[in-house]
Amino acid sequence: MFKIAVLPGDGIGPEVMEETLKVLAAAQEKFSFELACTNADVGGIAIDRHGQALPEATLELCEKSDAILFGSVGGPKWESLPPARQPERGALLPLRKNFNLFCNLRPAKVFPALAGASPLHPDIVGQGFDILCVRELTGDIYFGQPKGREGSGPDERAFDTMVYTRREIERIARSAFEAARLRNHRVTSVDKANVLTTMVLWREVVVETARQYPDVTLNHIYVDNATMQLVKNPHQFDVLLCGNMFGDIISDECAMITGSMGLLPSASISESGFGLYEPAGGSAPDIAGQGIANPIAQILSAAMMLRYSLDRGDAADAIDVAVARVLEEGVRTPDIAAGGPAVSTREMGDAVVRALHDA
Ligand SMILES: NC(=O)C1=CN([C@@H]2O[C@H](COP(=O)(O)OP(=O)(O)OC[C@H]3O[C@@H](n4cnc5c(N)ncnc54)[C@H](O)[C@@H]3O)[C@@H](O)[C@H]2O)C=CC1
Ligand SMILES: CC(C)CC(=O)C(=O)O
Ligand SMILES: [Mg+2]
Repeated sequence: MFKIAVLPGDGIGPEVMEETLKVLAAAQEKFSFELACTNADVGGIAIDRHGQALPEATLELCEKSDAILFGSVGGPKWESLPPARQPERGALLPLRKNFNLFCNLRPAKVFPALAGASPLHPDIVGQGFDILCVRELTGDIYFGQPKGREGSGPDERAFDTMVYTRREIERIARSAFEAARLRNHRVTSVDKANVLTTMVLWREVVVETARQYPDVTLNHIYVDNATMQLVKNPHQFDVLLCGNMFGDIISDECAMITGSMGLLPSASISESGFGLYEPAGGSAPDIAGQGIANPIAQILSAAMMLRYSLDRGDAADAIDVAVARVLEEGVRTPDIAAGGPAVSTREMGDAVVRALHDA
């Protein structure tokens, strides 16, 4: 029996999580394993109910669990709080740091059935789009100290610190090279070494680490060029190795190239293999509460959890296949329907459950 901490969070989080738990229940029945799922509050809802974004009880539950299934946090309601108390900085970043979840895997692939939903030219999509973003998740400018604001009037200043240690770069580079060995043996490291000292070290360490992976081809690209090449010639990329901020930005671009923010899952993993699994997108306040969010990113994140933390690759594969089948059948939430007929979040969840049963 595996213990799962389920943290739906805010906005569309609870809506897509409900569908994901249905899919997990179907997977347990089909593959005869047991998950003990326990819900806990995180993010804005936790601020409202308990006065803090990451209550002690939620952290304790996560510590006692085999994996964390996370929805998303944040929204306009909490934006006026002091930054450190807001859902993102008060819950999500501390969770990532506390569990040392340094390696964020974001696999972005255009499903054949959704080629038409990609904003890329059909000729480019036709060459295939299948990229793994390996994003460092516990360092960089999001965590570097000092951060702050000081002064007032026109001289008021605000600052963040971009910092990486050799150790941090080496371990994420290793993750990227190892991942590339299971794919097409190509890593492109994304940096800004022409301007940022942090990124000069990044490139040096990536080059040094690459010597231990002679079977993997390493290229380097500046982040501005990378965003452009992703649109122009994405076929050149296999594994994209990125720091925290560049990976955050690039992975949203990758998600949209696959057709929607609601399609991109993610796994955030520590050196010990403990993981938090969440969609790459956020709480989508613009569509929250309408029952139209796409649950696929959350469902595929649960499949990643089964694969990476629970050693249930069989069930994970079956969920991946069920999602692909549902898309082949033409089931579409509004974000991928291109104005055509669309189903609700719940109907998409039901369709995946049905496809899983039938497989
Ligand atoms: N991991 C997390 O909890 C994250 C939280 N956030 C927070 O979420 C809030 C909203 O952030 P935004 O910048 O608007 O980014 P967002 O990712 O929530 O939304 C961007 C766009 O993608 C769409 N979208 C996202 N997920 C979707 C889904 N499953 N189905 C259909 N459409 C989907 C939204 O409707 C919106 O148009 C903010 O408070 C932000 O800080 C943002 C990113 C990650
Ligand atoms: C709080 C943010 C760093 C969350 C986010 O945008 C992400 O992880 O992709
Ligand atoms: Mg992001």
